[in-house]
Amino acid sequence: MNTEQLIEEAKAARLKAYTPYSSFKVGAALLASDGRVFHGCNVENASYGLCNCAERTAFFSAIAHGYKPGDFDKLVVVGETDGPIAPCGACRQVILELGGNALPVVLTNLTGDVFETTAAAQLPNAFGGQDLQRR
Ligand SMILES: O=c1ccn([C@H]2C[C@H](O)[C@@H](CO)O2)c(=O)[nH]1
Ligand SMILES: [Zn+2]
Repeated sequence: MNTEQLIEEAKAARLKAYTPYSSFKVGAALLASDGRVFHGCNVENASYGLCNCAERTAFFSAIAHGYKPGDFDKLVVVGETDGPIAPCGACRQVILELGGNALPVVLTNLTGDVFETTAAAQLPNAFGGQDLQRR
């Protein structure tokens, strides 16, 4: 599946977002190496800190379906931002660990602005599993 198609998948996922508090809907489409696509939307909660972003929903869905870190070829995220959406810090951490350094990440919005980056570029000097090895 190409990037244009993945953007359409992310836009469709975005419409499923549960956002009674922010009304800010975000969608994600995560392409696995075998061609399967996992979708994510943000899911909010009255206890605001429990809100889960679209990016993490997509990765957690893939993991719950048996996929492993490194099984992914591309992540596309779409939000209703002025420019391309910028994932939050929590999502950058999860994208890096489950997607791997080189994972292509395509950030876009409803008006067609696109920023193509990678998981590692989105989180310089990241904390990771390697930092736990010296305990
Ligand atoms: O990249 C982002 C940024 C924000 N949100 C969600 C979290 C919350 O539900 C709402 C406002 O922050 O948007 C995402 O899902 N992804
Ligand atoms: Zn996030």
